[in-house]
Amino acid sequence: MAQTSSLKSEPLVAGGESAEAKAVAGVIAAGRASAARHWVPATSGNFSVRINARTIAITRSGVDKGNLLASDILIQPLGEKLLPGSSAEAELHTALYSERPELGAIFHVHSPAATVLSRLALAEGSLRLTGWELQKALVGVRTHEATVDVPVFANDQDISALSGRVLARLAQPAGDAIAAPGYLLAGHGVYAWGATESDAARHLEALETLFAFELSYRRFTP
Ligand SMILES: CSCCC(=O)C(=O)COP(=O)(O)O
Ligand SMILES: [Zn+2]
Repeated sequence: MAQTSSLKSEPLVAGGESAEAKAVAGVIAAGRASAARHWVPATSGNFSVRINARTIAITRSGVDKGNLLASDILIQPLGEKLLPGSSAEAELHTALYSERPELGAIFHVHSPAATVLSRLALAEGSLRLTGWELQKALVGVRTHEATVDVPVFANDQDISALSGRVLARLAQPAGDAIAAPGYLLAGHGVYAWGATESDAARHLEALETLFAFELSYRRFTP
């Protein structure tokens, strides 16, 4: 039986709520907000929030991410076998949390602009954003004149292999660009992350909007 959120025996954090309860609530809120934007059609998307250095709360596979219950959230130890019922893409979360201890939340959606633009940008292997004021919503970006690098990967049903490619690419410096807090999977969607749930949510909203801007802009430029 998979360990789902019990919301009982965790130590309390400031405010009287357990770290597990707070993470589970954060996952549920992220799913609901994304569904309201029509970014997670037909059970697509997956969401996770870090509980502590060794454990995350993450959506189970195949459920409506806009109507999550606490029992739809798995409490997954990092570096251990995936729990029964895990998201098909759970390893894209666990591997990144293990590699980057500063990450507090990872959100994945099948939003329209990300899903379409990722196919147009796949041949280049990355999408470069520049000239948009909104890019300052991304961590580390101070000016519209900066160039933000968003890696683009071919979609793959072999999630372990894909995860290996993602980690290898993210370990490489972005050169004269600033690495985006996220990446695109061609024809699939976007992964975005942050140090906190609100950072991840802001990054996701900014990236999807920037992708929509870019799609419109490309229609008018050769
Ligand atoms: C119905 S969408 C196909 C799977 C997917 O890409 C996704 O984001 C949802 O997978 P999960 O196993 O996390 O429900
Ligand atoms: Zn997906």
